[in-house]
Amino acid sequence: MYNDLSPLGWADSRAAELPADTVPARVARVDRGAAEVIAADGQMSVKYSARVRRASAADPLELPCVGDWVALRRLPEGRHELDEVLPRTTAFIRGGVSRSLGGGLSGDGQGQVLAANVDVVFVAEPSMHGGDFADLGRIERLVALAWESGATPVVLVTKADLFEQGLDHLLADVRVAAPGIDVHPVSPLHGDGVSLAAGYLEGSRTAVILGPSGAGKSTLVNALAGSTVMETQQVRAGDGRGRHTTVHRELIPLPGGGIVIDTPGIRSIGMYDIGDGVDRVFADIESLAERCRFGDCGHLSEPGCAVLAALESGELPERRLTSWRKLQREAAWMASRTDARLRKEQQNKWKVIDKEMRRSSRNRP
Ligand SMILES: Nc1nc2c(ncn2[C@@H]2O[C@H](COP(=O)(O)OP(=O)(O)OP(=O)(O)O)[C@@H](O)[C@H]2O)c(=O)[nH]1
Ligand SMILES: [Zn+2]
Repeated sequence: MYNDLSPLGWADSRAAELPADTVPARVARVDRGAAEVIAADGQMSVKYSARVRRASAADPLELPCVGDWVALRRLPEGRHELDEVLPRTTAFIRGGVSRSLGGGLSGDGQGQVLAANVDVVFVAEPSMHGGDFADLGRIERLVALAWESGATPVVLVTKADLFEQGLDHLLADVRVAAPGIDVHPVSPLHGDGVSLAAGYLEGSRTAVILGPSGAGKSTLVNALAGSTVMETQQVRAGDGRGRHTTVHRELIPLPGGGIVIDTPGIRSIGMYDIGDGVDRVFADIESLAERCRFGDCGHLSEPGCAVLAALESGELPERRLTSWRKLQREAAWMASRTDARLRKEQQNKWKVIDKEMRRSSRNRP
């Protein structure tokens, strides 16, 4: 029971966003056409109102997603329906592109919000991973993604205990890859750094954890939750018939305060619309580029190129320049896919209108 929703991140100032005769709830999980929500009087499964169904048919980004604050309307039979999705403060959006099974890229046409109202993104990168050191390029990509969502990234170098010496050097390199962002070594298995991570959730803030398989994400979530809160839950279905269903809840309120969202969707993200995020992660290169002699400098062999000069002097690591180029290419490709999709949607719209116009002119006497 949550008689007070503030531990879930509800701010009373939001009450003004609620339509008349509705109560707030937070989406813990979505499941084709219905959502598990946590309201003041407990967790329940609710269907979408006609308004939500119409809005999301027109724009899939309007579909409720985990982390959303929603307005519940009480129906005559005592059930509730999800009447409206309240404005999101931040959103993780999957673009119209996904990684196909073959590892290539395929456009699947539609954007999708994977999680909303996230305040903090923990980018978890193991200090050692299968014999390799921390992958700085992956950190840059995930930090770009985090910025793009609107949340604040924090880099956690996990499994820090695997280093006996030299951790400081590794952390220094990570700090170059993630300028202006907090970087902390943690060892969730041994409880080291867990309370530090929890500190970012003070004030009932919401976090997600991004990172490769084996980074220790689950271990960290469990350590934060103090064991089994995240597994399956016995829940009474919203129809009040006392039926119990086991659901996997993806929004995990922590006993010590704060909320963690752990969803397969977020975990498996490959590509996103990361243009602005990339600019932010590589702010150092962007500001170097402003000093190049030519405004359209490609930083390849142009005279007066400040980027190449920084590379030459050792100020800019070559790896970082390569990583920047790669992520910029991806972002540009992603943007062109999105443009292509928008054009296609526009064309389809016109086709429909055209058809309707022809039909109505045919029906005219
Ligand atoms: N040495 C060390 N090992 C750890 C630490 N944290 C987690 N591990 C181990 O790393 C392995 C992977 O941990 P998980 O928490 O399952 O990693 P994950 O990121 O959730 O992985 P996926 O669920 O596959 O995405 C487990 O064997 C953990 O025991 C740590 O702080 N130090
Ligand atoms: Zn240049």
